[in-house]
Amino acid sequence: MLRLDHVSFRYNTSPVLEDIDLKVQQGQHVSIIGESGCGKSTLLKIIYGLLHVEDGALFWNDNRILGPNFNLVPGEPYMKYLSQDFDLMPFTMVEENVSQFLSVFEPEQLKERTQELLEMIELTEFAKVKVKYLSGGQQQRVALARVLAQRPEVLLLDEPFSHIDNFRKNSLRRNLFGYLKEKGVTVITATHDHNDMLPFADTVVVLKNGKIIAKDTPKNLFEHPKDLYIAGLFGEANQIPINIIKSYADTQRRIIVYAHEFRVSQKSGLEVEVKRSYYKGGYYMIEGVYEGQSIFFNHGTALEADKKVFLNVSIDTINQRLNI
Ligand SMILES: Nc1ncnc2c1ncn2[C@@H]1O[C@H](COP(=O)(O)OP(=O)(O)OP(=O)(O)O)[C@@H](O)[C@H]1O
Repeated sequence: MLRLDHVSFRYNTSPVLEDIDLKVQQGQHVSIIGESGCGKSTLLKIIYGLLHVEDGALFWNDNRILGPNFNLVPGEPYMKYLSQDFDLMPFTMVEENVSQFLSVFEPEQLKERTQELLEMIELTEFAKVKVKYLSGGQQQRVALARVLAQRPEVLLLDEPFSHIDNFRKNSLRRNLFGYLKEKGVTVITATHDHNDMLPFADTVVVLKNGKIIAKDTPKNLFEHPKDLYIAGLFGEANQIPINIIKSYADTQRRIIVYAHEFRVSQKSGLEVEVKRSYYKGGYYMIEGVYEGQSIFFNHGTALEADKKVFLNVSIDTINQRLNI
């Protein structure tokens, strides 16, 4: 198990991470999410042992992770960290970059394993190409295979698909996270993209201004976001009092409603004035206004600007949000 006990960190005067407590069981996949600058990369660097921590302590099983002030070569041997710089050998072929860390004493196994990793990153046909001729996204895939070749027990991934096009991203996510689960690797991924974690993570940790503000399964977090910051990590969301959606409700309690949860109604509900329609592929996201507040909702067709429409939310959604 990986354990962080009350870890705080600052680069200079202002704290970047504050009182981080985290336990990750072996084989678990944890996603760290949060807005840009909230401390995700810093947290991964601390776990890997690249940054010295003065407050708090980190452990892998019973061993303390000591950091750069104690280790001549930074980084723990059982962990691998895939940073946003790929650290490849540009003048050598893709297959050599991947096989560099495999045992040369077992040539058959070396070939087979290199092949397996190249298939996973879908770069088999580029095996003999020098890395410097690859695109940024292809290089990121090679970097992934290179860290996997080292058979880490713990893998730290910082925005692992940031350079990869959408066409590849989905199959790569499935291949990679399926492979890591099968091998029992403990994974911590820092990401902005909910598609990296909703289908794959066991636990999601939400960071805001260097503090953990939520920790839950992806499904619970999505269905019961406790504030707009959390809901906003999953998509366009609104926060509105229940009694303006359901006129008979006698509570001003505010709930989060995602744009896809509104239904346009002709007769009753929250009356909004349409401002703009944005085509999203298969549907439109509409920006409307209610008493000066922007409300975002999805609709099958574009709506005329200045038109008044009513929005409804199902009672099931309201109950789900109340049940936080
Ligand atoms: N080497 C450094 N020296 C000083 N401040 C730093 C350094 N690296 C990061 N910071 C600051 O620490 C804070 C957290 O940065 P970090 O890179 O961990 O955020 P992040 O959540 O990973 O952001 P992003 O999603 O944009 O990559 C930011 O305010 C950043 O400016």
